Amino acid sequence: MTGPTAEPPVTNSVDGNADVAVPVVVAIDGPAGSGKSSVSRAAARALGYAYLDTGASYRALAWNLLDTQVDPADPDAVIASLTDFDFAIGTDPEAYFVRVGSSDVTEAIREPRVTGAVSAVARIPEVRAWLTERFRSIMRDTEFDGIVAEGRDITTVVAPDAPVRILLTADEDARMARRSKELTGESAAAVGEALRTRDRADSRVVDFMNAAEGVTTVDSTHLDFDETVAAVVDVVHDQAARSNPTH
Ligand SMILES: Nc1ncnc2c1ncn2[C@@H]1O[C@H](COP(=O)(O)OP(=O)(O)O)[C@@H](O)[C@H]1O
Ligand SMILES: Nc1ccn([C@@H]2O[C@H](COP(=O)(O)OP(=O)(O)O)[C@@H](O)[C@H]2O)c(=O)n1
Repeated sequence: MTGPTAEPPVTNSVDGNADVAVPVVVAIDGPAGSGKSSVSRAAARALGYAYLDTGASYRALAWNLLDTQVDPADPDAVIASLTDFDFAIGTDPEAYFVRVGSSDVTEAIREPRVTGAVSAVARIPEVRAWLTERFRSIMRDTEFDGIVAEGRDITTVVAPDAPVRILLTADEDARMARRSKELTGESAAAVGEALRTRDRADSRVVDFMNAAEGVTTVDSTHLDFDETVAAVVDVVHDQAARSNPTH
């Protein structure tokens, strides 16, 4: 469903053609459990935009390494595996999927064994550079008027020039409570510890706990899901209008 609030496409002058439309990029970063994936997808739906879950791509790579018995802690082996890493991700918020080769791994990439391996993979600079290129080409080539891309380094590295940049946060207790609600097979203590360990490892690579200059913070600690989506959509409307005042 396309919402009634879709932004008009931004126009850029490319080769003298002032009417070439470029997709509006909405960049969202934040720690685990802050609501990035679910809120970004719902916001994309409301805006009529595409949705890019960059964390799912890091997870797909980690899944593939486990599946092919490559050690995620061996950077050379991980880098070598990129040559044959054939993954696809759905960016229509109504038809989300993640595939590696012919396997649908949409659910499998959320398993704790994958979550436990992903930070080691994500700290390899060559992996980040390789995936960043993929993300940029997906954002550039989208057929939607805009794309909501979420992860850890979208506001700072992948799309630092995006017209809308948001840091989505929530305090640690709220994030742990949300995650343990999802993972019913595990104790709250185990979920909490895994989340803290992963955030610590990830934040050595990129800073997603503090808003970079020009990035708007949305703190969802005391907001319910719908209120958080509405807060994000409000920021998009404000900032997209400011960066494209003629519309
Ligand atoms: N503001 C909120 N209030 C309550 N639950 C939320 C809120 N935002 C997200 N959630 C829920 O918290 C869980 C974690 O959200 P998710 O989108 O997976 O976070 P992230 O992608 O940042 O790890 C999901 O079950 C989601 O529905
Ligand atoms: N832009 C991104 C997105 C994810 N990641 C890595 O990918 C992992 C999984 O990301 P995710 O967004 O699915 O994690 P959750 O916050 O949803 O649990 C993170 O723990 C990071 O190690 C990253 O390094 N950079």
